[in-house]
Amino acid sequence: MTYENYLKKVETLKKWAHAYYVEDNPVATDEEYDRLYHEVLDYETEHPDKALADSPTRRVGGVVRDEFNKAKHIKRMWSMEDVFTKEEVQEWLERIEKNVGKCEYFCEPKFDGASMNLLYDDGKLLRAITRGDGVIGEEVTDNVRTIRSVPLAIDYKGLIEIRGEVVIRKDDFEAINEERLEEGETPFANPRNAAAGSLRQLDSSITAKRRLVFYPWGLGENTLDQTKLSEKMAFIYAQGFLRPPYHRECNTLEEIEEFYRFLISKRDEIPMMMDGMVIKVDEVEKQEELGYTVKFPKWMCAYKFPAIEKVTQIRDITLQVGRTGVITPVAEIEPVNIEGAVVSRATLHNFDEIERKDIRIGDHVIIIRSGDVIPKIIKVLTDRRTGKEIPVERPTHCPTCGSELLDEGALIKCQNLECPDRVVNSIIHFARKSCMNIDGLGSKIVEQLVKEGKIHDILDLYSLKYEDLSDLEGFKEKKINNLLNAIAETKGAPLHRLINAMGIEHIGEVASKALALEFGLGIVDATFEQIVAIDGIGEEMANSLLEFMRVNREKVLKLFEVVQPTVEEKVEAADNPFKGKTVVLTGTMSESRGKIKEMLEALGAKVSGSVSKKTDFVIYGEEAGSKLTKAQSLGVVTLKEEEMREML
Ligand SMILES: NC(=O)c1ccc[n+]([C@@H]2O[C@H](COP(=O)([O-])OP(=O)(O)OC[C@H]3O[C@@H](n4cnc5c(N)ncnc54)[C@H](O)[C@@H]3O)[C@@H](O)[C@H]2O)c1
Ligand SMILES: [Zn+2]
Repeated sequence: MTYENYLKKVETLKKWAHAYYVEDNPVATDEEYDRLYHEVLDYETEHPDKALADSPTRRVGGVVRDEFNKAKHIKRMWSMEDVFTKEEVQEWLERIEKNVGKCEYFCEPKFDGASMNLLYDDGKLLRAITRGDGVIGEEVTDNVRTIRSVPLAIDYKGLIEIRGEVVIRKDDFEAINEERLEEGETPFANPRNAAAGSLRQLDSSITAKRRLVFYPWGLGENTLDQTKLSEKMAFIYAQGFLRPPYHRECNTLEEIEEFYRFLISKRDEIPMMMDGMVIKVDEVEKQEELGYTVKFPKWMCAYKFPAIEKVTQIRDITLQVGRTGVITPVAEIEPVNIEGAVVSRATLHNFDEIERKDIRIGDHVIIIRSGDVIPKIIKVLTDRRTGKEIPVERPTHCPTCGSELLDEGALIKCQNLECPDRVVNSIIHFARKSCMNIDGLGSKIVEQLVKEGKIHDILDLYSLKYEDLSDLEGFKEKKINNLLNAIAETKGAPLHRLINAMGIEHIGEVASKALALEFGLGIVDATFEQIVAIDGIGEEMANSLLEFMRVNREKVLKLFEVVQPTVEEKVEAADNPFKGKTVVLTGTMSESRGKIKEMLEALGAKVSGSVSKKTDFVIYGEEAGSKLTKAQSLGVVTLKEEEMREML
């Protein structure tokens, strides 16, 4: 790298750091920042004489904004060295142990939030200060007072600086962004920026609404006499602070690596955003011996997780027609590898979203993919535009059948019932496991059957014969017989499955059950008043059902005739504590959850898959995860499986 190149890179790094630390509005991904940072650092290591004194590698975080009062930390706050691979951890450990001998390491999650210093004296919270440049930060005491997990008073009476991370839960972050979009504000790029932005509010009632959470991870000024950091932290938790969900004492590289893998496996489940694991030398004396660089302590490091956010470019925006006719725009992106999976498309939900976010073809965007969640575009990097980007227009005609589209604002629909995409997708839905469960009728085969003109709608499945299939490519005797048998086996299926399988907009599994019980085969003639009278069914669902029956009445009656669904009897459950209650099951139980679900439904309970404020009980078994944590944070009653059984 030339010196000019180095200077340029430092400039970019500074620009990115300013956007991130000061504006809470990053214009690059962490991965890009880290890469550039290490390039700059490598140059500086090779040419120490040429390194700029104000290079981002030599200073902590951001600057202090003028809107806030400045306040000095008693003890300095630091940044942290980062390592990315097991080899780098090994080198780090070797460096440590060469200096101070064998160590114990205290490992815990690295939550991605805003760094905070809380000063207590005589048992009272005096001041809360952001990290700022490490020496001076912004005083945000009024805002921090609104955080419920920050005790305003503690038992310990000495002067003490308690440091930790102010974070925002991932689901709260999503909710805030929804609201911001509705109000025409720019959404936060990630939970870290949302937490930092929420702390830097001049009006603390805004901070109060954001439901921030504080997790302590260390100390500044203090006179505690425990000799290990882990013991000091145990003392801090006992003062009424939150304890992070996991931490572990490790002695070897292997133990560190194992805990690292474990935390990665919990990444989706833990409600807070984690971007790595922190490794700290546990003995305070050894920490002091190791000391500090200009920027970070030599006794701790962040073992970063693989990035889940990447920068990519939108090549095109294509349209998909779903089974209900709704047109979904899809971003076709330059393929990127995220946690081992190649991502080349991201759904854009609808055109309002494209317009709100001003997404254009050719744009650079930040995309996130975490666990099984569908990849999502979280930010358009408008400062990388060249002027060649092309805005997307709302479609007026169906890309598949060419018929005119109905534009309802958020939703744009193809109304042609015979539109090939609608037909294919509704048959795929019909065959799904949770619907009629037709083995061997996957999306490829449905497409083939429709394309070859073998079927035109769901009913046609039931008149398929051996001869119809024998001339198709890839269909041998066994495959044909298996498929025909699987179709035949759906006859006599419970009515609620058949209703669910018809794919009526807004009517899912739970509603289908309620409708089947209430109306039986009379569902075709149900009236608006009768439908909305059912608990849990609203006007939107009722209208959707009525519209579906208006258009498809004859087909539905024929389907009933062919399938002969089993109509469940409506039996009133005897009185019991779960009757009429909404229940969520989680964790490993003594029997399969399906069995327990059936039992509870027979008792008149509604068993739902996700926890909300409306949930009455969360019943949990072994190794319960995020649903249990969520219930606890929402104040929903939680019961062990045994407790539930005792109540019966
Ligand atoms: N996207 C961008 O444009 C951009 C710009 C600047 C910085 N960044 C990102 O910020 C990071 C560098 O920032 P930094 O120097 O503030 O370091 P850092 O945020 O990676 O690490 C230091 C901070 O970690 C926090 N932390 C969380 N859990 C902790 C624990 N258990 N123990 C101790 N500390 C804990 C503390 O607040 C501490 O201040 C990089 O990862 C970089 O990717 C991104
Ligand atoms: Zn169409």
